[in-house]
Amino acid sequence: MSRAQVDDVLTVDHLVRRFGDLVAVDDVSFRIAPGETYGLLGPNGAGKTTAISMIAGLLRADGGSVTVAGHAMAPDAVEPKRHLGLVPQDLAIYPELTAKENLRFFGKLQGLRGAELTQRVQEVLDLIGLADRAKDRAKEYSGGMKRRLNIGVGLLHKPELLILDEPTVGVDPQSRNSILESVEALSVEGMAVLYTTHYMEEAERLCDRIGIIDSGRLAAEGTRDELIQLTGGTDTIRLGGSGDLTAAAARLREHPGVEQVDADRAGLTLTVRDAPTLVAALVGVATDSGVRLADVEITRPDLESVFLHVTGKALRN
Ligand SMILES: Nc1ncnc2c1ncn2[C@@H]1O[C@H](COP(=O)(O)OP(=O)(O)OP(=O)(O)O)[C@@H](O)[C@H]1O
Repeated sequence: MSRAQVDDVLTVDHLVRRFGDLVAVDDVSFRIAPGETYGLLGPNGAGKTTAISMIAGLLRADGGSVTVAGHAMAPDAVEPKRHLGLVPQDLAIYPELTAKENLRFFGKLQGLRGAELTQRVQEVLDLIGLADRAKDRAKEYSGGMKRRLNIGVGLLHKPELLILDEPTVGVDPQSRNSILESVEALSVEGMAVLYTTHYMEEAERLCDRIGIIDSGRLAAEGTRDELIQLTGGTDTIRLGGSGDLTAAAARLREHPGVEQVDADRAGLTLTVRDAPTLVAALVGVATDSGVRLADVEITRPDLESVFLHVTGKALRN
């Protein structure tokens, strides 16, 4: 065991949920350490919302267990829920109220009063970047600002773990970026975050570790680099062109770092270690061998390639 279990903010152990014959969450286990941002990356219907509904104690599990800050989670449990905040996919804010009024209202519901409430509302406004718009009504906000306010509501009671369910779905690119910046600010604050998404770019940018989920199962887990290694960690260089491609292929195969060279009518496809370091030399070998190059393209594995590798399916479908 690589990490001390007692320190984990969240422990998910062999979690199962069925809907009739469908196993929506199928034996899922993972842990989140304090301050860590963990991403659950998977397509629509993979089981992300079902999993976090059980983690947050909104849905009963058919098997397995969830422990939040050392407390066993269940729908009727109170203590573990004090330690987590859940930001649902759908907005849960009052459009007629300002950001400040929304936060004060939800803060009171959570038992905050007086100076403590005022201070926490201000801290949250700063954290979600809405301090200068705090007195405008939520209905006047952009999509991204509404989402950030939605996140703020989940932060009021200073949870050790914040769960965000696909917070950027349906927002424009600029709003998306402002939401991602708010999430980045949370980890700077030392909060642990569980982030579900079907966008690999978001998982890459935000998450210390990523769990790849498909059809209810956690197919792989690790840091981005660890996951990339699962694909073999090789890059592809495409040298498009004409000339004596067979002779060039033979010489390129001898070059250090080159694992495979395939020639076709329109050029060469090379499987290599560390393409950015090798590409200039390989272009040199190809041209020296008489190849007239038309284009050069490097492809490096990303989480999309990892998803394909571990599930046999494309992430974007
Ligand atoms: N209450 C329910 N009754 C029956 N089936 C359900 C229920 N909730 C979810 N499912 C099914 O469980 C599977 C997982 O759904 P879930 O919403 O957890 O996926 P997801 O990864 O969150 O995807 P999305 O991003 O679309 O919400 C899907 O096949 C879904 O149809």
